[in-house]
Amino acid sequence: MIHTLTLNPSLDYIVELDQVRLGELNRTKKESKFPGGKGINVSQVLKRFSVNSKALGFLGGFTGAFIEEYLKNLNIDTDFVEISEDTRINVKLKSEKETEINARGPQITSVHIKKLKKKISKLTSDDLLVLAGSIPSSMPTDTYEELVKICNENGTKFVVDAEGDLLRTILPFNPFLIKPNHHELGDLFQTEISSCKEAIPYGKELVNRGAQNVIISLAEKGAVFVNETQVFIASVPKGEVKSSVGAGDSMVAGFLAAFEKTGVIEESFRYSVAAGSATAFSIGLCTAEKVESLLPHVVLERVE
Ligand SMILES: Nc1ncnc2c1ncn2[C@@H]1O[C@H](COP(=O)(O)OP(=O)(O)OP(=O)(O)O)[C@@H](O)[C@H]1O
Ligand SMILES: O=P(O)(O)OC[C@@]1(O)O[C@H](CO)[C@@H](O)[C@@H]1O
Repeated sequence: MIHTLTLNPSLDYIVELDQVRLGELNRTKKESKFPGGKGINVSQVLKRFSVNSKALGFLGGFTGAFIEEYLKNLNIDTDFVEISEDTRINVKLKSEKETEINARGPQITSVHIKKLKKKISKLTSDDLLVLAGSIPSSMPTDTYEELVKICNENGTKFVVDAEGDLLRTILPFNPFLIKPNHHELGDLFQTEISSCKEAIPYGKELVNRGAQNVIISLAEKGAVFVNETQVFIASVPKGEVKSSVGAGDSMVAGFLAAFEKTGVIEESFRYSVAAGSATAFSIGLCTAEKVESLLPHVVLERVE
């Protein structure tokens, strides 16, 4: 079974307003609240593709209760470790531009971490774990590394969608899939990447360092897929971006859902891109119908 791990979940508070005026009183046009955090988004999108998963991580306080209740109503299994502080609130301002304010996250103790490790230790070679998003600032920076070591010991496949050292350090443990965006990829190699073609050699280097499959997203500029034997470039559909929050997570979910059903990389990459764009063209996450409608507009070019 697929399990998703969100060490730093969030209540995403999406605020729509015409203009943000710093230093003044701003009034909103519309607000929405969603359960967030990258792993939790992956679980939600998987559900929309009729793929079940279990959401793990840390939840606490009134924000944690909101998230747990929301997921239960969507029939998504959960097995969170309860913490005493509130789960964070991330503010997403949607006006002429998108601005995000992501909180640091609550205090996580060694007892909480021990409880989580016990849950991860129970996964087997029939399971796949998606580790996604930042870690609360109170947690040791090698937490992802520690967790993927447990996965390797038990033959559990794992996927990582995270930035910087969190991503770099897990590569030798052979993740099934990683999905950096072009900024994250550029940061890893201390360079700037501005086109799909430029991203390919860096994608290959990530495969050399241990990743089995790599998807690099470049927002409206397209996406790249690289593994040992295949390289694809995808165009992305054209449309009005309503909120790109969760677009990257939808790509991970789209890939996993299609791969679980077909086992075909090309098909799974196409679903991944369609799911990313379907979420970018929505407030909230994509629906399966929207993804299906965009599929014909994702054109793949096989480069190798
Ligand atoms: N302007 C756009 N037009 C069409 N599709 C888009 C656009 N922006 C994002 N997308 C879709 O969303 C996917 C992910 O976008 P992006 O490269 O910004 O990833 P990300 O930074 O991980 O996303 P997130 O906003 O979730 O952090 C893209 O591959 C594409 O499918
Ligand atoms: O602070 P992190 O963990 O890097 O990202 C958290 C977050 O921005 O990612 C999701 C979108 O991908 C949102 O639901 C959430 O607010």
